[in-house]
Parts: sequence; C-alpha cells; structure tokens
Amino acid sequence: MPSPKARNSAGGGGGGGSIGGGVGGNSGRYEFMSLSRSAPPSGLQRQGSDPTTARLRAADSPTRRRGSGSSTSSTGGQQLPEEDCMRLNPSMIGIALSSLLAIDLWLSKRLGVCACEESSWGSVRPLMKLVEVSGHGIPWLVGAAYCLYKSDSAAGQEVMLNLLMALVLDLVLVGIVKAVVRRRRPAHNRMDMFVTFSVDRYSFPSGHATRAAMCARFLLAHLVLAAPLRVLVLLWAVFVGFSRVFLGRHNVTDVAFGFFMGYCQYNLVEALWLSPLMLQSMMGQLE
Ligand SMILES: CC(C)=CCC/C(C)=C/COP(=O)(O)O
Repeated sequence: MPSPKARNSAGGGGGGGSIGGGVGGNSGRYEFMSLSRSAPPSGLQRQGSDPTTARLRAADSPTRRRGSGSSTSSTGGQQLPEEDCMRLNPSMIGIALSSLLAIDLWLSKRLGVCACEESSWGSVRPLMKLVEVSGHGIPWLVGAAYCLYKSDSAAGQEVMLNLLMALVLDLVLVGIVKAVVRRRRPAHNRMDMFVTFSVDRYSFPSGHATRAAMCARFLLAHLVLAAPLRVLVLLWAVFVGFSRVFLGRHNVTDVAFGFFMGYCQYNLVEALWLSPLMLQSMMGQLE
C-alpha cells in the first residue's frame, strides 16, 4: 500500500498539484491520458514505484482485471496483485478524510468565537470557562466521593461508587486515546485550562465531551429526576461540548468523537457494574 505521503506527491506530480486534481477536472484527465500514452506494455513494475499510476491503470483497464479470474492478473509475464486493482477505494477514502479534516479545521476556527478576549464573543469567555469547570474531572470526582461518603443507603453508595469508577475509567481511556492519536489542540487555543494532565496538550478526543456524554447517561439512568431536570442534564452535556469549540480548545471532530466515546463508555460502565455482592466479596478479600 502506498503511504498517504507517496500518494499525495504522486497526485501532485501528475498535473493536478492537489488532492482534488487527481479525481476530476482537467488535471484528472491529463493524468489519465498521459498514463495511457507513456506506459510501456510491460511497465507494471514501474507502476509499483508510482502508486497513482498503478491505481489509474487498474481503474482504466477492467478487462485486464476481469480476464484473470484469480487473485492475480498476468500481463506480459508480470503478476499484478489483485490488491493493486483495489487501490482506488483507499484513495477515495483518503480524499474524503482530507476534505473532512479541512472542513473540520475551517469550521472549528470560525466557531472559536470565545478563544480569547479579543474574539467576536470574547466577552462571554468567562461564562464559557464556567461551563468548562462544570465538565472538568476534579469537581466530578470530588462530588461523587462526597456523595458516596454522605450517602446512608446501600443503593446510593452503589450508584456513587460506580460513578467514581466510571469517572476514573473515563480519564484512563481518554488519556490512552489522546496519547495514541496525539492531535494538537487548535492553534487559536490558549492553554489556560484549570488543572490538566500532560496528555491534555492533545485534543482528540475532548475529555469534557466524553465525560459530559457518559455522566449525562449515567445520571439519566440512575437518578430519579423530574422531566425538566432530565432536559437540563441533556442541555448541559450538549453545551459542555459546544463550549469546547467556542473556547477554541477543540476541533469539532474532537467533540463529536468525544460524545460518541462517552456514550459508548457508559455501556462499558454498565457491563462492569460493581454490585453490592461483588463489593462485599472484594472487601472480604481485603480483610
Ligand atoms: C486533572 C483531572 C482529574 C482531569 C483533567 C480533566 C481535563 C483537563 C480534561 C481535558 O478535557 P478536554 O480534552 O476536553 O480539554
């Protein structure tokens, strides 16, 4: 498989000079024609050094593909792996991803209206920072620990203990994904956040969004709340997510994935749910 870098440089050299140039318009046609003119009949090995060429040729000659009927195609004594004929799809996925990322960066920059005091909505930045604190890990951990300590019913203690476990699990999982993906925060972000870990210099996914989605599901499932309060919990979660982009902390995709991840994390919490029976046996083992 050609690396995305190799693919891009091949597309650029073909006359397009951009990712879009290889798929449509005049540059796309130019690339296509120049290939059919210049490629020698037994030039398959040379195609290997130019992934775009190989891709276009594979797409250009369906008869060559259909003729083989096996996992490889034979042309002039050379074997063309079936894999070569499938390279069009990954390149389309690459283009789609690049386009999505470009839209993401553009939209996130436009929506970063509270990124600093001088921004268009800079005056509401303090309010956004308040929303930020409401979704931060520390108030949630302290709040859950306090409720656990104060709770006098077994059911209340069970729920609060599981909430604590969920919050720790969230910090660990988000930390792992951030450390693996290592996407930098938007350039317009000011790193003036309240207590962070070292992985929090990375932005994908938004830890506030995962926590908001997971905690909202948790509260809606385990607390008996009146309808207006349930709506408020949902609105809070959504607003925490939006505030990440408004503050310039995150790109839109960081928050969207954060919501998705937090939603899924709740399923994991349910699967790992610590029941009183389990707790008793754990306590017994400790004693
Ligand atoms: C120090 C503790 C307990 C939690 C850190 C919480 C935090 C700062 C998460 C980063 O959130 P974003 O990824 O949304 O910026």
